[in-house]
Amino acid sequence: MWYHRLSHLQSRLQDLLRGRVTHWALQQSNFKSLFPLAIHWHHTASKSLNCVWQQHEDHFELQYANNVMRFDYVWLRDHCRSASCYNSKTHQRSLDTASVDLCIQPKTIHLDETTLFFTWPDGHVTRYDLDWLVKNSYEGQKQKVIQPRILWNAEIYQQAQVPAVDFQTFLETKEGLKNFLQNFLLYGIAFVENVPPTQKHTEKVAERISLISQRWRSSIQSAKTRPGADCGSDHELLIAKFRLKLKKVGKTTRPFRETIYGRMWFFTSDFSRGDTAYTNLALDRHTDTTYFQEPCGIQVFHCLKHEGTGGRTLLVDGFYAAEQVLQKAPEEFELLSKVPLKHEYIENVGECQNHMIGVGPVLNTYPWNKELYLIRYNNYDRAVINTVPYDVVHRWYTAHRTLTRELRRPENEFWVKLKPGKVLFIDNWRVLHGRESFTGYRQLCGCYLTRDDVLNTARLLGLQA
Ligand SMILES: C[N+](C)(C)CCCC[C@H](N)C(=O)O
Ligand SMILES: O=C(O)CCC(=O)C(=O)O
Ligand SMILES: [Fe+2]
Repeated sequence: MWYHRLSHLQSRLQDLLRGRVTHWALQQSNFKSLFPLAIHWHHTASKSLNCVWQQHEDHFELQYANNVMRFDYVWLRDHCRSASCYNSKTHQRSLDTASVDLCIQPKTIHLDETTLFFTWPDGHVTRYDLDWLVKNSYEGQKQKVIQPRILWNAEIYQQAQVPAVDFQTFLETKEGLKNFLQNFLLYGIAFVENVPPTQKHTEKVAERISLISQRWRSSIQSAKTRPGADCGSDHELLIAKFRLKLKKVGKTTRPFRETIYGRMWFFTSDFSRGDTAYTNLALDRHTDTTYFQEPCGIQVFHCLKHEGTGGRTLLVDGFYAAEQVLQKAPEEFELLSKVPLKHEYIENVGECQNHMIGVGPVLNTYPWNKELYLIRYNNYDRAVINTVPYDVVHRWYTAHRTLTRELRRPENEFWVKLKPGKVLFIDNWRVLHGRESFTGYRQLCGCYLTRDDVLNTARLLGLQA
């Protein structure tokens, strides 16, 4: 036994002398004192760089720029950006990850200035810039939020005095669009004002969010102002050409999310569809399309007409409420983010026959940093709960009550009367909406937008999303 242990230590020591520090070695608390010189960190030649690294048996450890990072060797091989592994024109991986030996270890590692070089057993060399590793490491990502936000209650939102953007500015200037999107990303709601109260103009506003139509618009603009340009038929031809081009790349309907309600929708209290939205009843706070596997990312509302009383819109920041739950009862937050449930839309009115089902928890968080990214909350559309055993059900109801209490606090309610000319964008993954009951004739139009396309536009304008 003794002998065995000793020889084991000896072979480890040989490993160490060959420059390989093992994971096992670090776990032995007395190891350092046994062999004080055995574990060696590689320091950089330039001390000012402040970078040390160590090659463990099953991972690479790097300390740089106040970060301690650990990298799996398969990961390091998989993310190689050499010309044969990665196509930098298409930003796509060429390497077949399945061909990488799962036990791969680098033959040698060395640092030159700020670049690390890994030489693999087959001679292939992978180079990483230290800053790239910081940016792309798990440890680096964990500390970062994907989406910076300002959580609000009615007072916070009103004090912030977030300006609405003017229709013309929004349509014609990049700054107008950028400011609007920045506010939308931070608060989850944003307004455009002075919009002519028609469905066509509302559609125009929605289209602006897509960068494709923005490029299209500016191309037409520059063609128009080109010296000697004939603004008549030539111009028409140009527009037709652009439309065709857009159609070819499948960009014509972006960024609309066409649903069972259509691409653009228009509704009043005529019960033309089998849903309470099409009545004049009050609607408690909720998010829409919870019965889709992926609820619509953004909702646009424009009240075109209202001759009557009531009908104010209620807005509540679901993330602010969820944050309160996290502070007061973290285990309830956890439960709401773990228990999957169904939401359902069953319609059988005239020609409209639909049965939609969506499954997912009320709170959706990124597993690596616990950041909340989607709240699915609609008590009207919540389906029979048959996905959880009775004792969990009871705890879930308790947690749901806690969240509902937060969502219903009067100080969290922001009420607005939507007037013709004022278009409201709502982040349907974050902000809940509702409405007061009303009398008289009330017309609303709007649409759902695809979140990916809106975030795409925001990122291309330099915003973090
Ligand atoms: C917006 N628009 C009137 C088209 C549809 C309303 C959908 C209502 C549904 N109960 C939900 O919450 O998803
Ligand atoms: O009528 C309203 O103001 C909103 C109704 C509603 O919740 C919806 O259409 O999604
Ligand atoms: Fe709704």
